[in-house]
Amino acid sequence: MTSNGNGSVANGNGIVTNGNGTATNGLAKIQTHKKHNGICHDDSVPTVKAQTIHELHYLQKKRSAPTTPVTGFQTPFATISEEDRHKQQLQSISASLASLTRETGPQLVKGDPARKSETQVAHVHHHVAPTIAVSDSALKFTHVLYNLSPAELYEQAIKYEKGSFITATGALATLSGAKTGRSPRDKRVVKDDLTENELWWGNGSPNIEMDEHTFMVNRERAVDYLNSLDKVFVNDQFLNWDSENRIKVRIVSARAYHSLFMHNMCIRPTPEELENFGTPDFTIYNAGQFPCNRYTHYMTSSTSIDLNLSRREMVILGTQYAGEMKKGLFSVMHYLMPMRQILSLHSGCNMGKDGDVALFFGLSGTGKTTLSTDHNRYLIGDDEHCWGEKGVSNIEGGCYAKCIDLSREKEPDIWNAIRFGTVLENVVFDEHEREVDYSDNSVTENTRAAYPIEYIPNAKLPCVGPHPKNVILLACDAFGVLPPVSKLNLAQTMYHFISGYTALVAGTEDGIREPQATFSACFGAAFIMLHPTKYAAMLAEKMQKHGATGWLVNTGWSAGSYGHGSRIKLQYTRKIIDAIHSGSLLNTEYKKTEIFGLEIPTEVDGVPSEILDPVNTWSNKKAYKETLLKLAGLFKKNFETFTNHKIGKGNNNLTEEILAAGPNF
Ligand SMILES: Nc1ncnc2c1ncn2[C@@H]1O[C@H](COP(=O)(O)OP(=O)(O)O)[C@@H](O)[C@H]1O
Ligand SMILES: C=C(OP(=O)(O)O)C(=O)O
Ligand SMILES: [Ca+2]
Ligand SMILES: [Mn+2]
Repeated sequence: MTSNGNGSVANGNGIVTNGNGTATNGLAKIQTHKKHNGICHDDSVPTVKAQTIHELHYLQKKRSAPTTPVTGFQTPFATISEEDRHKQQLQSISASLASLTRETGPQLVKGDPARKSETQVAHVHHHVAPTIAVSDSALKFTHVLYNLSPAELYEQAIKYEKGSFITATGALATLSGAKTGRSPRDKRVVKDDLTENELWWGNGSPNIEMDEHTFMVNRERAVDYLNSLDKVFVNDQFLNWDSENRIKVRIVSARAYHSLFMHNMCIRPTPEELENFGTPDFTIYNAGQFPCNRYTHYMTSSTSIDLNLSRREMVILGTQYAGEMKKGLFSVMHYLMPMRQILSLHSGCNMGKDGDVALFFGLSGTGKTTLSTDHNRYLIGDDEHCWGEKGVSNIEGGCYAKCIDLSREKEPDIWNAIRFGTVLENVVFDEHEREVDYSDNSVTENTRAAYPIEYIPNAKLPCVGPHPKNVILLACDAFGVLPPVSKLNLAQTMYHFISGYTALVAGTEDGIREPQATFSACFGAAFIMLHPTKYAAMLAEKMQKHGATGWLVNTGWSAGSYGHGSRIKLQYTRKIIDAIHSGSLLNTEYKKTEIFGLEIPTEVDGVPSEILDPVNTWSNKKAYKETLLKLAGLFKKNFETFTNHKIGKGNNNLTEEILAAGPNF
């Protein structure tokens, strides 16, 4: 029990007593009788059971959820074992935050430093052994805000983080700082005995090496920064809805924004699961406000995102963009899952009423989130999945939708998900009404909303499904030469999966700009850890085994390249996707395109037939042919790096078939 300073104590119900049950304030309450005096109506209500404003505030909050910080007030049901459990929890967090170079670290306290009376008093030292060299950092307290609720995180953000506001629909608007997107060039992966021969290194690989020692330097920098703060946020959560392959993750961060983002994006533990959480399988140290030191070996900027698979840790310095955490963990899954013969996929995923599952692969901005969020189907997930022996499972517990030009009419489910609990990054809103202007890109083109998946009304919970029937490869072709939809054979599916093509336009400046072709192996080269052919072989094997059909869908330009033509209407793309799901697109007439050799349907319900073959939509046929050849050349050049890699095991001719499935000219 905690003394309130004047000899009285608060019991579990929040009533202050003097220890023998009678009120500390001895004055008897004046009883009045309710009677109508005919003049005005009596609107009196029973008086509040508090005698001071302090007590009133205390009454306001019911002591409950284990997900909120433990208060100093003992509940009548508190047991020794629960106390022990909390001690263990604190010890585990303490171990996470321990400096590896000093004997003692800061003393950890649970709870909000701003509410002194509510912080748990028991501190845990990092090491029990007494030391001579005690540093100043060992003398201070670091408060741990452990798995706070969205409401608590809102309060923390609004009180302490500049740029945090509640929007008109209740979302938490935040700013991610100088970085409004990921920094793939600043990603580093520790090359050690474990990873040297296992991972994909060198040309085309996203894994830029660093050594173990440099990792430790950056880790210490992050840990010291976090420990220097008055408080840190700790999230203990899960990845992967396939319960047999679930990964426990801990995220230590300095901002409520980061904590709420991960609360939404990872799988949220139940109170029981949290109580039995134990030691995490992987830990992120997000010290994003603090830069890395450029004098450190391997550092080429002030930003560093460092992955150490042996230590099962990730360190973030110099970027506050929250997507780094989500995609950093995705990289970890791209290593862990294939070791278990499970394929990790950068794809959206949904399921029809009859249980037909579709995967949506594609690079950023091609439509994974938009097209997997379909009012007529169950949403399994919008971005990261696993395909294992039993079927598919979402890795995450939330979605991360782009908001630029978001409209209620075109994307009602995403629009409605932007409400209390949702993190809205870098959007612009009216300063008074707090209505968001989704067309405003003053902060960035990459405005985002992160919300728990259950904010989408037809989310499939748990987020798992049977083996996919359709594998849809999305490309936003700003050259405007790829057909809106093509049916692919297995070799073509593999060719386009390994190529991972999209062409977008930066689009923030006026005037026509050349579309930029991007090839990103497996539609996610930034996140894969092994050679692309390893994932491709697994995909081929699974598609074959389960009889899935591959499709290439261009969600980009039609009737000319960017600047001449226009983006294919979302309404048409949705009709195309509907026809794939329903199976009607399998039973239609096809013709083969020149150069790319793609099978294109002559008719799709609800889509003007003339747009199905892009040549029809270009008025300048010569320009069309030139652009088509140009793109084909880019595909060919990109694929050169893969030509001497065998795909799959044993004696198969898949490799040759895949090579032949590219453009011919
Ligand atoms: N025909 C179309 N198909 C899909 N998306 C489209 C289309 N036309 C415009 N868009 C817009 O393109 C963006 C696709 O982004 P998103 O679904 O977030 O992609 P991803 O999840 O693959 O990064 C959305 O803003 C969507 O409104
Ligand atoms: C969060 C991301 O996913 P996407 O753009 O594919 O939605 C990202 O690539 O940074
Ligand atoms: Ca992406
Ligand atoms: Mn997305």
